[in-house]
Amino acid sequence: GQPLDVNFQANFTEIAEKVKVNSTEKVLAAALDVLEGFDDEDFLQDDSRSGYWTHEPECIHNDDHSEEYCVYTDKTFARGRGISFFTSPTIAARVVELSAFTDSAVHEDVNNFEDPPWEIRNVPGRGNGLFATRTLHRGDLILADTPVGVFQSDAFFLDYAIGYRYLHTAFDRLSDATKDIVMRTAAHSPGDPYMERINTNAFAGDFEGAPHFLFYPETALMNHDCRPNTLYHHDTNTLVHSTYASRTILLGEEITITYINILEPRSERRQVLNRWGFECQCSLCSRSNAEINHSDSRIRKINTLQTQLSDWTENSIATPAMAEDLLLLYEEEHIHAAKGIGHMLAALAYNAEGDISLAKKHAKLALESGVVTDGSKEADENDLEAMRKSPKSHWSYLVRKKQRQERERSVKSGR
Ligand SMILES: C[S@@+](CC[C@H](N)C(=O)[O-])C[C@H]1O[C@@H](n2cnc3c(N)ncnc32)[C@H](O)[C@@H]1O
Repeated sequence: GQPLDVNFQANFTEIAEKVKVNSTEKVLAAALDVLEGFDDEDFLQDDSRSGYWTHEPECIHNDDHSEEYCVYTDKTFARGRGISFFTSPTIAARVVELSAFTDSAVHEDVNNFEDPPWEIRNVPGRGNGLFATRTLHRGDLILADTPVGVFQSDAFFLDYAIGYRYLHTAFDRLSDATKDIVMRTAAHSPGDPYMERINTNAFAGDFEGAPHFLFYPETALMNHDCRPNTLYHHDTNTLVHSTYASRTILLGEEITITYINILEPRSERRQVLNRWGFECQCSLCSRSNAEINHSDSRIRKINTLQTQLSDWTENSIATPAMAEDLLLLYEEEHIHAAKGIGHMLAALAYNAEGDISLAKKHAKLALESGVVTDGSKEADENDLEAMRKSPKSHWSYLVRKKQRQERERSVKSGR
């Protein structure tokens, strides 16, 4: 059949906001009221779906059965770490086809924290964070973990009280060791301990187009920085989230990731981060206003250049010089993670003018830098590899040069 369509947004997104809005203490109190009226018989045990899972799925549906969600647990997942889903039966049936569930070898080297290159330390005003215990270089693996909980966001909105109950079922089924690492993460507001931990720590991802929260308990230990020193990749087949150094990280330095799109001016970044209940005091946001103005203006230029260089319509005005400017701006702004994307855009821009030697050079640099941070990594890498090997047979070859000549001809001929 069709491959499972899994899309990972690689940051904490607006879904968290949606839940946050709904998960005030008021809602929690109402939820607990409703729960008191429930007996265990009200919750369905569905034997017919047990198939793959180590526990009987526990299911809930709406009145006309158009929506149904169940808790599916595999206590043996990822060498005993375990995982619980709260999702629809159709999605659960597709999920077990992923290599995460069919090939235990894919998790051999993950969730291994025996000698990590970091330690947990408390930072005043930010809670815990990870700090390098040795010098790290670009590309070094910092941590790779699997999610312990994956929850379809719609499931919570079917009935809030029941959503809470199922969330607890999902976590309670996991081992004590796994529960301990969940409870080690931060909850930034009072309220339900599990719900608030999802709010504070979960990433957003799609399975079959449906938004889900993914809870990665070690990834969750990293604080946010608008100029992070890491980049990450989410493998949609193994469900492994891997974080790598994006530059040299010195011993004792805090290891940070970004929770947001960092190519926004400070005011917007802070607004988005307020959803996690903190005012960003990261290395960038805490600079002087003059410096912030410079940074904001560079960010605007970066966005413009990225848009122009990604324009492959016949009216594109992109040039290789723009790509060179973009690479410089990434450096000036310390956006290390984007280096690969910059070289990829440069490779394409040169090839589109027929400059194959610079196209090859940048394709090689892009491949060396690591290109993207989401599930399409392989596709981009294959495309770049193809260009490096044979630029003239790549789709981008001479495209923009020909378009420009065509435009000039029509101007001359008065068309
Ligand atoms: C995913 S957790 C990160 C780890 C957390 N500090 C802990 O103690 O486990 C997210 C929470 O950490 C804090 N945090 C993360 N980055 C921060 C920053 N740049 N400035 C202030 N607080 C931050 C906020 O309280 C946020 O809700």
